[in-house]
Amino acid sequence: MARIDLDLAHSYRPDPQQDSDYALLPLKMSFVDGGAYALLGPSGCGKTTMLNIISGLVQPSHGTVKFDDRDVTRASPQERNIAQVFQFPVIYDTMTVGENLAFPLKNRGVAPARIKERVGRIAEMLEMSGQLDMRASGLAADAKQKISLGRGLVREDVSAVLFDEPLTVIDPHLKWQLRRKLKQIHHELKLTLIYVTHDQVEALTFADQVVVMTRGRAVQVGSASDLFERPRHTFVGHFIGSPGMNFLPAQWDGRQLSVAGHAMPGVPPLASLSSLASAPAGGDLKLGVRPEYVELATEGDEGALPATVTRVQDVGTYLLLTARLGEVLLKARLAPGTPVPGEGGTVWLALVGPHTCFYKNEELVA
Ligand SMILES: Nc1ncnc2c1ncn2[C@@H]1O[C@H](COP(=O)(O)OP(=O)(O)OP(=O)(O)O)[C@@H](O)[C@H]1O
Repeated sequence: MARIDLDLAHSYRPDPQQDSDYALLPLKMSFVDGGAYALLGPSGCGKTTMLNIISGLVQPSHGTVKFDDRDVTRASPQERNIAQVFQFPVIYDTMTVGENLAFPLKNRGVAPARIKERVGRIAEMLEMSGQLDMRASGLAADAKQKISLGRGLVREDVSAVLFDEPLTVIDPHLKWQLRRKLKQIHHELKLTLIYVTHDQVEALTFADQVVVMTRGRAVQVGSASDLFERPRHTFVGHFIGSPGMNFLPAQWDGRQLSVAGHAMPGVPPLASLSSLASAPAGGDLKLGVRPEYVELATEGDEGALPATVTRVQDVGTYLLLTARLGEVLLKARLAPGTPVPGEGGTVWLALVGPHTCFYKNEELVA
């Protein structure tokens, strides 16, 4: 296994001129030895490009890739000693499940006794012990993809195992099980795993560190809790969470905060607000608050803002309130059974508290 350092940019065009010509904008990033990472972002943001640059299938147009301080920028996937699992099964139909799992080890001349032991262990982890002697051709697509996962994980000496949306062909229930299984396997095998997905649940279940990407930029690398509590970019606030973070226009003049045009003289001097005074020039900001942290208040409470209820949905485990404040539709996740006015009624909302974030030019400032 290896520590992986990227210091690069990539354009598929020969002569990139502007940001939009790059699939990956200049970035510096490290993947520590033995870590479980997810590359998360919408379609086209550059996840697969980053994965293929790590594996050596794509060479970056600018900069370097290092494995344990060794420059591997021009090295092939074989030279980098990478295992890769793709969206669709890559297995040999004519072989049995066991032979398929053993193949990467046989190829590297591993001793038969060791192969047997390792294949047995991987099959057990993936709950395929009973299928080892079955021919792969007769299996369903998701069983075949489990073999692909096993083949990716079977070698102990790889620098890293890379997964590109590996659960796409798996049915939803098994997907749920495999996500947890992969996390458990990571703890047991201690391999460096890098996993591409556009599904936040998949990323947050599997990875210790999630790299959130948008338009060729890695905007934040963090744990599930970092991404939830302190999104460093408005994109992360919006993309992570269900529903995502609420954003409202805010102004800060160094002494007083106003939110969506409402002055908030009574808002107590929270730590985040005092640090805001030192933010570059204050001025036009965005206030970000997660639906989980929007609280119901009563008229006259300090900092309470009036909003018009547009929808109340009982989602079972919580009540989802949608209310209009100026131009903005706000979402609040409330405890089941919370009394709220019906559509068209007025609710008073407290938006500023210890979990509130402030953004300037989309970047977190306080
Ligand atoms: N071989 C290629 N040649 C030219 N442009 C490419 C190539 N591969 C990807 N791109 C472009 O690079 C950008 C990033 O694509 P990439 O496949 O890395 O994104 P992604 O986040 O993995 O998306 P998806 O989930 O849809 O695969 C996109 O604009 C895409 O059109």
